[in-house]
Amino acid sequence: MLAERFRKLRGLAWRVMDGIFENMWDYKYVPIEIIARDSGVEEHKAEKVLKTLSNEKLIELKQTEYLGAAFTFLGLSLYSLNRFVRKNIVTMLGEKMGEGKESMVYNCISKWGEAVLKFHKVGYTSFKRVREKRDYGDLHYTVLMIRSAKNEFNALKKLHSKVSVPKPYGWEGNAVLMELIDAKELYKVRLENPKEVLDYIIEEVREMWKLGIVHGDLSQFNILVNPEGIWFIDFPQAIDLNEIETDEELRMAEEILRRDLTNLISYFRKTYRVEVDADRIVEEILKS
Ligand SMILES: Nc1ncnc2c1ncn2[C@@H]1O[C@H](COP(=O)(O)OP(=O)(O)OP(=O)(O)O)[C@@H](O)[C@H]1O
Ligand SMILES: [Mg+2]
Ligand SMILES: [Mg+2]
Repeated sequence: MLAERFRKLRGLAWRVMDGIFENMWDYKYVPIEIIARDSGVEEHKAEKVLKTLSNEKLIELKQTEYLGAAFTFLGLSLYSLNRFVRKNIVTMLGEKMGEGKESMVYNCISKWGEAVLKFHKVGYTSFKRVREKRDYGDLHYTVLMIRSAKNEFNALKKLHSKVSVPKPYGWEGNAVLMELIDAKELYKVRLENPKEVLDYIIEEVREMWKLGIVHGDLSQFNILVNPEGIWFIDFPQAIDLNEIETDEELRMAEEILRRDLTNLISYFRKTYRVEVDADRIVEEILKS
């Protein structure tokens, strides 16, 4: 579906979308005048293109004192894909691997071979962002999707040489390109060595903490397993301890670490009757 929609779009449409992309941090709905100026497309032509894109649900038009445009999730995803394509980083889009509330995940062919393209649908806000008050209210929701993608990409970059996560290849708009892991979610497999796996997971979480990252949504759904190993995925909500400025923020990060570990340990208890003292482990990690 995405590939088909992608093929229909022409140069003029991409240029007009460039005009929206470049200005979406400054305007919730980017005025046509600005889109025309920055894309080098005459205003009446830009307006025609925008109307077509709006009919195709790729952008949202809004008439206030001026006519303005913003992306939809679909429009931003196609646009982000195009940024990868025109840099020759992604050469072919493959099958949809999944779509949920938070993301749409595709298989693709990239410069590095087969890979995964994850389009972010949801916006998370980091501590730092909460501090930047300007953010709230006057940003379009698609800007927050871009931030989620950036946050995931940054977390993967910080972790990938030391922790078992997919290698991050690139970030464009709301899309993150990463290594394809041929493995199943933890909840779908029956482990033969659950205690060993849990111990390994705990050591990896400790390593993440040392590298300054708290996953924030750790569960049997966000861990991939195959006979060769274990991988952690899904980092848009990850917390970067380097962005923390106050004691209260640090306490919140610690609570999130505690929640992550408690969730996972209770999954292993219920599924495999593996008993581990979650509180003790959290305290140990906090000290390391
Ligand atoms: N690098 C990868 N390699 C292989 N499969 C992946 C990879 N990244 C994501 N997936 C697959 O896509 C699914 C969704 O990815 P992810 O957990 O990152 O997104 P999500 O935001 O949780 O989406 P959802 O809306 O389903 O919660 C994963 O459960 C997994 O099956
Ligand atoms: Mg997930
Ligand atoms: Mg998720």
